[in-house]
Amino acid sequence: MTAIHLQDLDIYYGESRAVQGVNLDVASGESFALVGESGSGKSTILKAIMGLAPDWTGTIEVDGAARSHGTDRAFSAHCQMVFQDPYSSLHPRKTIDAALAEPLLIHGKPNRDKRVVELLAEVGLDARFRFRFPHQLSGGQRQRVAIARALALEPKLLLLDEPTSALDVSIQAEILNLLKRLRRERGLTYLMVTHNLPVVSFMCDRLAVMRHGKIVETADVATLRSGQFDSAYARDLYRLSEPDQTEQTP
Ligand SMILES: Nc1ncnc2c1ncn2[C@@H]1O[C@H](COP(=O)(O)OP(=O)(O)OP(=O)(O)O)[C@@H](O)[C@H]1O
Repeated sequence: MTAIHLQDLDIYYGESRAVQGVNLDVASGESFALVGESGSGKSTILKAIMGLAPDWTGTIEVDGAARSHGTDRAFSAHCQMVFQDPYSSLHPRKTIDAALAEPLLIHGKPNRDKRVVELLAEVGLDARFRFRFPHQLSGGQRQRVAIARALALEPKLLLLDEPTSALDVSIQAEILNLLKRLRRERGLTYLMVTHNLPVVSFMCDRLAVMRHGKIVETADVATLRSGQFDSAYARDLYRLSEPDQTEQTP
């Protein structure tokens, strides 16, 4: 089954077209990456799916249902977005308890106290974090809370916008392992934006390479690992991601 179907998708910010003619299918249960240079339209695609970039034409379907141009409550129970910087998704003056209980409250879910403690446990945080504020947590712990909040309504689909790039390298692997485990345990579908090709190799089944608002190539992870892309642009991205290319010579 297809989880995300994008066809002839154009997305606009005012007069400017940030995404042009995108066609993409992500299978249910798949982990799919959008990669490419800064400003190529990757985050804009996630935002349009969520209803946060409402000026688009073409088709966006999620699990066979056409998306509206705005946010809606039923959809947010089914699909959630995790952002690069957990500060942007956690209110600084609300406790972790309030942050996790809020979606449960809005959607009228019962047993909220129990559920908040369960959600913390699912992301590897014990109950003592419950009444802390975001600034009393480390970056990695905050991102765990943001992931717990995204999971509160038991969505089937997570849109991950550079979920580890704001974190220390040592913490990134912990969060990636957490996301990998959650996908396995819950049968989630991931659509992930990242600059980091090793992250794609670790986390994803397939990827699309974007440039100037268009998809230049779609490939599987075996192609990524071998670097045998069809397009020169994707081969350049691969070459630049190799460690010996990124190390500066003194
Ligand atoms: N709210 C906005 N208003 C106007 N233009 C925007 C807005 N958000 C993004 N853009 C523009 O749309 C284009 C695509 O941006 P987008 O954030 O989707 O790129 P990206 O590939 O995710 O980049 P990055 O990897 O740097 O996050 C860019 O030219 C950007 O300047």
